[in-house]
Amino acid sequence: MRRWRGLDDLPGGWGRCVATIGVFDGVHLGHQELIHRAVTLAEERDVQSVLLTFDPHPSEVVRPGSHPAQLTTLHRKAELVEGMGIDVFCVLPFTLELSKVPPDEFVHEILVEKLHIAAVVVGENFRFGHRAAGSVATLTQLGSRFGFAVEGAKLVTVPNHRAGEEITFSSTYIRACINAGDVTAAAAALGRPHRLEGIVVRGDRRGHELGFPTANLSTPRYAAIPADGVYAARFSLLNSPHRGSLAAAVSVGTNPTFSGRERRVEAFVLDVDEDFYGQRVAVDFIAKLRDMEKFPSTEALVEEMHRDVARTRDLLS
Ligand SMILES: Cc1cc2nc3c(=O)[nH]c(=O)nc-3n(C[C@H](O)[C@H](O)[C@H](O)COP(=O)(O)O)c2cc1C
Ligand SMILES: Nc1ncnc2c1ncn2[C@@H]1O[C@H](COP(=O)(O)OP(=O)(O)O)[C@@H](O)[C@H]1O
Repeated sequence: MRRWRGLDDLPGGWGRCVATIGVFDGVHLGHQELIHRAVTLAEERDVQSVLLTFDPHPSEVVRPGSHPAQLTTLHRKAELVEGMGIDVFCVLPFTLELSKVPPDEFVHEILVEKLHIAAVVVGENFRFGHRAAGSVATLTQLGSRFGFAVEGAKLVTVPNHRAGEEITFSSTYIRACINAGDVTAAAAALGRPHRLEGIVVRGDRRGHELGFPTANLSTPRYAAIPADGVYAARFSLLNSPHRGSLAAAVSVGTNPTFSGRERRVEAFVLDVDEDFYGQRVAVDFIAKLRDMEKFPSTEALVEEMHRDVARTRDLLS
């Protein structure tokens, strides 16, 4: 897969392509449908498939301070997309100027003149261009003018038996699940567990004293961090992929037992004794075990941590 930033690196002799466009935060099951469809159409037409995405998040550019919690970093997004057979991962730097481009100009200048699109695949609720004025209907009109096909794919939904209605998978829905600590529902919509990546940094050095050393993660600025609580998770060392993933009991919160202030993500990795400082690691959240609690004593906390570890072992074995 080739990775472009902007459209200045288009190779000479660039032919036609099938594109799919969006922020694709999370690369969830709905996004995956669009990506598969774009890859299939490109294969049928024997042209390149392009995923066109934006960075930074358009909301932050249009309304500074409104950056939504991020499900996947740009790096992770590219990694996930690469596994799905896309030929070109193209990131358009999102600027105020780009946000003001009207829909027809965006289509003509970027999709037609630069990318030479033969077909474009988007979700049926796709909006684009200044003030989100463009829709699938706009694209379809412009497609017949400029000669490209448009597919507005139906959104992926699942029945929600409890509420007696359908849930539409979306980045917003998944952010809400994570924010509520429902990492199981998030995983069902993502098609894999929610992942936090970070560098292991120093904490208060208390973990060793408790008998549970914890790798404290420094996470990316906008990362979607699950609600405070204790989770069963899988822990991987990103620079040592051959080690596979290790079971971990993860705490998210301020360590209220010790009247901590800073919100932390800390992983106790089962069955290893190893220095992780400075390593780039990933935590995949599998299930929530319980809420974060303020214990009356260190002993009471340690007793509960033993139970957390036993439950993690049961769940992940
Ligand atoms: C499985 C697990 C469960 C935890 N549960 C709680 C908890 O309920 N309440 C709390 O105050 N701290 C909890 N912690 C966090 C510990 O207080 C924290 O790991 C300890 O203070 C060590 O901090 P340090 O890494 O900064 O040295 C938990 C940690 C782990 C690994
Ligand atoms: N099983 C383990 N799980 C997590 N970290 C471990 C483990 N064994 C050793 N460590 C090391 O111990 C460090 C955590 O020890 P801890 O006393 O909690 O210190 P800190 O407060 O700096 O996090 C980790 O960053 C890692 O380098």
